[in-house]
Amino acid sequence: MTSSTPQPNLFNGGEEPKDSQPVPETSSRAEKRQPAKPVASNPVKTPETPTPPPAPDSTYGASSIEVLEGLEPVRMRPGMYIGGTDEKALHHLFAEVLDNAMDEAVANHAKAIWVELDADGYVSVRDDGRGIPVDPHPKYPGKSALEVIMTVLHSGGKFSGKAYATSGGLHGVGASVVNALSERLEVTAWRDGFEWQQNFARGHSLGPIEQIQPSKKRGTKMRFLPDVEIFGSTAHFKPARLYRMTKAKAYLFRGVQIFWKCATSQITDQTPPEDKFYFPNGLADYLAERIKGTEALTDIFSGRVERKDDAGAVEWAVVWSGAGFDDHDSFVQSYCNTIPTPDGGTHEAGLRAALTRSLKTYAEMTGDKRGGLITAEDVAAYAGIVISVFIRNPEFQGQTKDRLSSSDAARLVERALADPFDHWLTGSPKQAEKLLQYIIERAEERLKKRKDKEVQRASATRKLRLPGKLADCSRQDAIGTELFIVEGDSAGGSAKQGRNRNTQAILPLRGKILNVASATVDKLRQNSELSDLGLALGVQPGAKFKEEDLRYERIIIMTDADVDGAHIASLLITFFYRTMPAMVRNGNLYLALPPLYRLSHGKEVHYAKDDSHRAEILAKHFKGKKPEIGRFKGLGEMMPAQLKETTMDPKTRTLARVTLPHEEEDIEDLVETLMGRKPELRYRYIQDHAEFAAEDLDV
Ligand SMILES: Nc1ncnc2c1ncn2[C@@H]1O[C@H](COP(=O)(O)OP(=O)(O)OP(=O)(O)O)[C@@H](O)[C@H]1O
Ligand SMILES: [Mg+2]
Ligand SMILES: [Mg+2]
Repeated sequence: MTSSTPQPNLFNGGEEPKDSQPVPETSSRAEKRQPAKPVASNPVKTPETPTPPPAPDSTYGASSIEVLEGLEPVRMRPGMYIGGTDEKALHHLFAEVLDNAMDEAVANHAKAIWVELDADGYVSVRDDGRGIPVDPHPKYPGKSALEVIMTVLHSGGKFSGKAYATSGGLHGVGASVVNALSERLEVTAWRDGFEWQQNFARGHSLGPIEQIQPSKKRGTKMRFLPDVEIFGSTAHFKPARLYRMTKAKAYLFRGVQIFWKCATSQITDQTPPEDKFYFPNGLADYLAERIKGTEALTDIFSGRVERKDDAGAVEWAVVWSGAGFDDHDSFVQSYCNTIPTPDGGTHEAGLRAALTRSLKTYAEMTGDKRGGLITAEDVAAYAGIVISVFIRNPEFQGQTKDRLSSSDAARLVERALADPFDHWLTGSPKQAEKLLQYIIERAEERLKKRKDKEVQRASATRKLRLPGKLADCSRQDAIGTELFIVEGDSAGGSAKQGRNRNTQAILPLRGKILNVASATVDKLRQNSELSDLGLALGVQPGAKFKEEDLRYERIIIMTDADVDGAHIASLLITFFYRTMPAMVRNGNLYLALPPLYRLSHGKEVHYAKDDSHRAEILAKHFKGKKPEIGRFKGLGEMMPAQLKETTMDPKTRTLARVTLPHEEEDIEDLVETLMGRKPELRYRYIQDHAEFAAEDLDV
């Protein structure tokens, strides 16, 4: 079962693209439009000859601006009127003619329509309506209204709403477009006591309208053969497709009977040669047939409401299925004035709003508080919906009438459905309860899914987002960059000021981090300082650690040169060893070696990292002098410039690379030593190794 929505709209008369093949444009037409020009003066360009700037084209002037006359634009650009020249477009010609007959039926002037596909490929549509007017048109002397309708774009009787109240026809182009794109088209009108006839070829009349014979009949018949120059020589009407389109129309207007007839020589499949479509229950009939064989959760909720005051009507049929419809969870088919609207619109929105409101009210009434969760999406997500509206002056989006945008359609539908649906629910409480519970469950599922997604998204962005306290370096590339993990916020502040912004990042750690040697993995994760650390490094701990994820080339632990600082450093080393030993083994981890003493005399300044170093400096640089000796209590005490010079600047600092003992068994010992009870021991260990490791340092 896949999710709902766009599916081939079976009801719009076989508009599925699957059986439509592109029809090649005939060569004769293409050649006529663009005669091959002699090319002698225009030699073939070679790569060596640079293209000269185009010469001003003296032939492009007012005379190049064409105004297409009559129906010429239709033949020139059929795509604008019928959406292309493929099989779908070809069948659209039939839809236009059938729409006109339907409009006559919906206006209550026609009771029956006859559709026929003949052996010679002509299709005809006849209705018993008023008949196309044949009297001379006041604006076009010498031409009948019929001829104007067939040969002039934007001519029609559906603009004012006087002759037709709620028609699918809107633009006054349909019949003339069909005429323009037909090799031959014959119109017969029965009215005013006579049968009238006029014939056309490619949009041009083959003679004036003729009065054929007296007749008591009423109505119109159009018989036509699509033009091979437009659609290609292999294009032809498909009986099955015409059959589907015809039947679909019959469901949409219960007052009409449609008779289908097809020459047996045209039929290559199961399409019946003769049939009669009449559906007194309209859309309910359609939906019943559509869901035959599928397991429905409810009965069909259907109805029809006609507006008395204003012309307009709404008809609908809705059913819910927990098992889905074929391979869809839901479907919606909507129509306005019998025109399919595959892209939906205001009528669909109005229906969903009405159903949702009633269901919520019902939930309230029965004391189910979870009704508040229901949205229109939940209601429609497992429903099969057919809705058809008839309104005056419908507004469609675009030329193709694929989406209804009239806002009054939403109100009309919502109002029309409210009471009937309330009654339907209260009329059979058992069914209503079943439906309500089903939809509430879907709503809860939807909420849970959304929550899961949010959690996923949150953790995904957390991975990308760096901890707030991190002052990152600006260089994107890891190469040449360093992350200083600094003890305490105040030292962090000095480090931020003393750093090289481009390559050095600072992450202050507050307080003592967890004693990781004994911590469980869960506890490690919970420690926010440590998880910040992982985020800053860009790597994941454990098996997911990847060297290439490391965001910095060097990770430098910078703690106070005292016992506490040594403890924190040892905790961090242990943490890195436990969670990402590869980083330690690869030599990415360093210790900064901040000085303990500052020795100065006049302008001469030296820094000593411990007592023996101090003695060394005294002997070497201050012989016979009495220098001022200051002892740093912590990194935070240093001026940013001092911190930079002594500890951070690659030109003047000393770093100790953290290395692992060569024997892997010793590692546990190392950790034990680092974490041992006596702080002095740990401190010495680090100092010793710092001494040792300081040899392969950068300078
Ligand atoms: N079967 C018919 N019976 C009576 N009048 C018709 C019939 N077919 C067409 N007409 C008249 O011809 C006019 C022009 O039809 P056409 O299909 O060109 O335009 P339309 O239906 O008004 O609008 P659209 O271009 O949207 O189809 C119609 O408005 C109607 O007055
Ligand atoms: Mg029309
Ligand atoms: Mg017209």
